[in-house]
Amino acid sequence: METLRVAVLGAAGRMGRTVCAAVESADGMELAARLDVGDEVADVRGAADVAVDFTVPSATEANVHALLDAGVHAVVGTTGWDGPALDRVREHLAHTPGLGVLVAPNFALGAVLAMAFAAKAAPWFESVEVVELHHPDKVDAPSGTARHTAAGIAAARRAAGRGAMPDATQTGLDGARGADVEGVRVHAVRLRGLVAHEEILLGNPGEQLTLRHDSFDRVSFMPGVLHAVRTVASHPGLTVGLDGYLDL
Ligand SMILES: NC(=O)C1=CN([C@@H]2O[C@H](COP(=O)(O)OP(=O)(O)OC[C@H]3O[C@@H](n4cnc5c(N)ncnc54)[C@H](OP(=O)(O)O)[C@@H]3O)[C@@H](O)[C@H]2O)C=CC1
Ligand SMILES: O=C(O)C1=N[C@H](C(=O)O)C[C@H](O)C1
Repeated sequence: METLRVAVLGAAGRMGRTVCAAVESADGMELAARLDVGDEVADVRGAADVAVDFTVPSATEANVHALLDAGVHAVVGTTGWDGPALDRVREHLAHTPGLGVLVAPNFALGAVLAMAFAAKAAPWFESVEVVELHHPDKVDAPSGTARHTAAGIAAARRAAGRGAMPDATQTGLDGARGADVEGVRVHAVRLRGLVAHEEILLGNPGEQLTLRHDSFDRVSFMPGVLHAVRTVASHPGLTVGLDGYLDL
């Protein structure tokens, strides 16, 4: 088996540093390049097979287009992706046959499973709300994971013919009911000491189901990132969510 050459974008960041260390100690991989602000993404052409992007929401889409132009598969953990941005990547991929891109809001296996369990459970409850809790250095809210979780819940409820959730709120302070993601309320907590956490609360008359996932350390994301690095070349085109590379 050939050694996979891996470039890391955002290499000096919290996730980037952890990914560099994971790649350096992974079997069958070598760290081919560390890129950060001001580095030229085009330089990875011929030097890397796969690039991992943990940068910032304002940079990640341009990075992916530059990686595709350089003929390199992309594994993206950076948040901030919306439908039109994903469509532009799909369109680009149509002109770069054989290349793969994974955009995954969360690489922790427990978080991926929690999202799948939430979608499975959501049609069976009257009310579902999502609470995400993160370190206060995070620049986006709500988290990409919470948005993806809520979108999955909303899709599952639509498919089951479930109507809107009960909510008698008429007055109060702006923001008190959180953000509305396709009819699902999402609340964001920022607290020193936290890393990345999510609770999905599901309520029926007389009962509550709580699904909770905690990433206490960024190493929790590494098995998923390494699995994606090993898998992306065999999945040409765009995949959204690590569950697309897992047999759940
Ligand atoms: N999918 C997942 O499992 C996870 C996703 N994330 C997401 O990953 C992203 C990064 O998180 P985190 O590591 O905590 O953030 P950090 O701010 O610690 O790291 C981001 C790094 O990217 C650098 N950077 C900024 N712009 C560019 C650019 N154009 N090209 C290359 N590098 C750039 C930053 O440099 P500088 O500081 O100089 O601006 C910084 O070194 C966030 O969107 C976060 O939500 C985080 C954890 C898990
Ligand atoms: O910024 C973070 O830390 C995290 N970002 C991702 C998100 O927004 O969902 C994944 C994880 O929650 C950690």
